Amino acid sequence: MGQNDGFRSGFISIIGRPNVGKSTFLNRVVGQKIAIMSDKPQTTRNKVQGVVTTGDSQMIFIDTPGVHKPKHKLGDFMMKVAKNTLKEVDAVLFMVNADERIGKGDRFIIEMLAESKTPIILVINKIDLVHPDELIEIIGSYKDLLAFAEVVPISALQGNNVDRLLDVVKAYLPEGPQYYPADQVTDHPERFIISELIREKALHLTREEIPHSIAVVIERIAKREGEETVDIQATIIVERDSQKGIVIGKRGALLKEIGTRARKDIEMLLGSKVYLELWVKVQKDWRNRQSQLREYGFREDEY
Ligand SMILES: Nc1nc2c(ncn2[C@@H]2O[C@H](COP(=O)(O)OP(=O)(O)OP(=O)(O)O)[C@@H](O)[C@H]2O)c(=O)[nH]1
Repeated sequence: MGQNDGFRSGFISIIGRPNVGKSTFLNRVVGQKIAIMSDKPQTTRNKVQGVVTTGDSQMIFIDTPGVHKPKHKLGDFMMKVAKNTLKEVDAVLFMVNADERIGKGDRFIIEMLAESKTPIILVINKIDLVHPDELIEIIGSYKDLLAFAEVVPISALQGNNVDRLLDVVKAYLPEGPQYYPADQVTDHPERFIISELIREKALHLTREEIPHSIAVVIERIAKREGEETVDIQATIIVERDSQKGIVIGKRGALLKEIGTRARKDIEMLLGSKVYLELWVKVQKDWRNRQSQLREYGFREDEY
């Protein structure tokens, strides 16, 4: 996960009333690799909704719990969570619908945003539904309520000005590391469990001939567009050529069996069809190379 000087990264909160187009926007910027598992419990405090990685930046879009439900029973607590989130992110996208008048929900959010020091970018979505003259009026009416750092009109559905919005967001991010691999579009707490399931099958089927010198790297998890199938690619790392032979087995029979068994368990875990591709790679002495541990999915916070 190398990066050059000048790489920018950070967290961005997207806030807006229901139906303003938050999901449409995220799906567009994240590409066809739509975030999976988004309704399952997450290990992170704030749900990562999408990660956009470009050549020189990484934008991590997160949910802000609390702001959508002002009348929630846990109102005060949720407000506190929301306010803390706003403090911690690098920028906030406040998304509104160009085709609707400023409503109670918007005012509630604006009041909360007014107390925040984080740059607030007003995103006026659905501009395809209004005349350009109207748009100027709409922008004015929001500007009267809050001093936004930027105002960017877009059509998330048609894609107009979405690239410009990403450029604007990028400008507000600090220099920082690439937190997620470039192909990872959503935080996936199941990633670790999936690798353990594959490892378990490999160890079991090789009758523990290669007990400790094996690791499993999940290269890619992606949900197929418009389908329930999840594609997973993983590499089994062994230390010696002889071990590679054992894991693969005669004409690949053992690797195939590992894949079949692991797939069944992963399908249960994810509740969807899984297409699992497995590779085997020799990496001598990988266990001794501390610097590579992170790449292999060993994260301090998991142990
Ligand atoms: N015309 C038009 N419709 C849009 C645009 N963006 C989103 N929509 C539509 O608005 C509706 C709501 O969009 P969503 O993306 O589901 O909105 P959301 O903010 O994620 O909604 P919640 O999940 O309820 O918070 C959908 O029917 C979208 O197709 C846009 O730019 N133009």
